[in-house]
Amino acid sequence: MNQSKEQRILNFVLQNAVRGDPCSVLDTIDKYCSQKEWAMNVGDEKGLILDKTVEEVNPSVALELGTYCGYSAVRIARLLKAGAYLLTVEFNPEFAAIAKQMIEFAGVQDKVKLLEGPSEEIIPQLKKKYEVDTLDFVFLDHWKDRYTPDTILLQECNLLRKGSVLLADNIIFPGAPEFLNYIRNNPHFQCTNYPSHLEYMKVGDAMEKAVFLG
Ligand SMILES: O=C(NCCCOCn1ccc2cnccc21)c1cc(-c2ccc(F)cc2)cc(O)c1O
Ligand SMILES: [Mg+2]
Repeated sequence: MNQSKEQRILNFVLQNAVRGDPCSVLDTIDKYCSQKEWAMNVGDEKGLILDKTVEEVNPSVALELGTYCGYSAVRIARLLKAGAYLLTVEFNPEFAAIAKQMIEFAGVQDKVKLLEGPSEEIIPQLKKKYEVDTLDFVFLDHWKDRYTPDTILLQECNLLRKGSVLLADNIIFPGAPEFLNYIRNNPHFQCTNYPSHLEYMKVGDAMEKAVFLG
């Protein structure tokens, strides 16, 4: 049975990156996806915005919605301090299986917990089942029409605290207009826009940072 694109990306990493070296895994994925097959990783350009935000927040507990092949999970986990961890949610079992191998090859598996299922089911389980108190950082990179309902759900589940930082990918392309309207007109969030480009393309995109004010 012929391989999926995601399997081809993983194989290219397994054959060309350095095991246990997260940066080499990221560079290898970026090389493959810019030269051979486009894929929806956050990529190197928006990845720098993600890096700067994670370094600024220095989260103890981080949540990612939308694991895909594990690129941004590796990107985030490599920056986490000792004892800090990332919960990453993926609902597609094939993608989750690829991401698990990618995260392990990069050597960041001790900092990453991969949760399989829809965000609307998993978010309400974070406190009791996954022993989360509050989230310091949330990376939104899943279905763009879930950004708003899941941001509301995070608040309803008391998972945000004063200063919790949300960072949303794809504000321009594919776009999350309803989320932008919600978050920019919400007095409980302080927003910042970071113009960039769609991963591996010359198409405009942006990320939006939203700090929860409590
Ligand atoms: O669609 C995108 N991402 C989302 C994947 C599904 O996520 C589903 N999903 C993952 C966890 C999860 C948990 N609960 C529910 C759904 C959940 C996405 C798409 C593009 C893109 C850009 C140009 C194009 F021509 C075509 C596509 C770029 C991106 O950077 C993206 O992030
Ligand atoms: Mg994205």
